[in-house]
Amino acid sequence: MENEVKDEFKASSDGSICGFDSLYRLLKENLKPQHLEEVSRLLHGLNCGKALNTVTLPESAAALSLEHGFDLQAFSFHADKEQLREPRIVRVGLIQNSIALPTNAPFLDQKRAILEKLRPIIDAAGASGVNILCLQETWMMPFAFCTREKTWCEFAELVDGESTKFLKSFAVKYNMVIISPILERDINHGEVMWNTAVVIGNHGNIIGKHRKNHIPRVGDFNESTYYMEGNTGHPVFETAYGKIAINICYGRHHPLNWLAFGLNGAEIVFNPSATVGELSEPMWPIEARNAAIANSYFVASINRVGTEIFPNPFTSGNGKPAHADFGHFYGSSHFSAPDASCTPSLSRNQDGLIIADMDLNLCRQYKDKWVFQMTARYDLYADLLARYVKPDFEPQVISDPLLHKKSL
Ligand SMILES: NC(=O)NCCC(=O)O
Repeated sequence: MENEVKDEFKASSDGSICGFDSLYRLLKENLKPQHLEEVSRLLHGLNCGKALNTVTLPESAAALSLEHGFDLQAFSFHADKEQLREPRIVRVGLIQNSIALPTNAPFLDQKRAILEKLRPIIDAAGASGVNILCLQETWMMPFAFCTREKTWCEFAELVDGESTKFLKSFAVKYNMVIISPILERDINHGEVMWNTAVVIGNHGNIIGKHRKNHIPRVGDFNESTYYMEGNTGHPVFETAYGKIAINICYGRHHPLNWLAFGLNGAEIVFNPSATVGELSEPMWPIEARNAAIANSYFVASINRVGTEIFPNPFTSGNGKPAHADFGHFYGSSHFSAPDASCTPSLSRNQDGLIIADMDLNLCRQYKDKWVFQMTARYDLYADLLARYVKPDFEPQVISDPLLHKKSL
């Protein structure tokens, strides 16, 4: 089933798309302005009837992006003015980054180098007044789960471990909620590992954690060698800046996973990810945008960037020759809104920080407009699912009685 992608359609080996670092920049350079406007209307939607505004960030943030070479973009989602509620505007930031050292460097050096690499990007978020910041999936290590080698387990950390401590200081300094997706080691339960997002409050406190619900079994994503499906349900964290939830990477392919966070009242769902171009790139903007529309909340999508080459070649039982990398993590972090608008994406091959101001009033306004929560027929689905999970379930299929009759 491995599809061969014709060379001419493949993204370039530097991770760019034909020399452009994002689809939007490719379109912008190649389309006439009026064509770009129409393409953007369909590709990014309209927010309150208009194309999304960009936001000017402080000089200091722009200077950090220039000095440290990361992409920096900012946008603003509006909502209609209401008579009885004030706007609830939250500034949200997402960071995508490549690893900082080759994967054969000593582990401690690798860890420290990633922390140091992130420091100026987090400072740029802080200088920009970001209220809620989310990092990429297992940001504190290479995404080594393709290898199935157990040596990478050494990177696992306690919920209150080194990475959390590092981020807590930024949370306090910038009065910022930080979502920190890590490889977790649970010492209270036999030292098992989980793929976990730690939610750090704006006072540097740990509000809670969520463990990845759906573990992939596709391509080189051999994560099930390391951790099991999460046991934390679908928590929504009520923070100083709104109700947030985290749907970790592969969970984005499961509409019921998105739904459950919505049923618990999420206003922003973060999707910290690590995924590669050949496998999932066409799905990436569609799934996020669809989740935002269907559940009347904002979705914040973050993907790793770069190609990580491992010391030993591996195979994944799919007939491919042994290889030493996953392929290219295509970045492209972006935001989607309940009104079907979305931002352009960050670079496909560079570190980056994308920021969006979002008026959370838009969530209820879209619930009131489309009333998906009233038209949903949850009772029908609850009944079907309750029957489906039983061993004696029989699909409701009504066959044409003529189907199996011999023709006369
Ligand atoms: N990290 C992860 O779950 N990746 C799975 C591949 C995908 O969902 O695109």
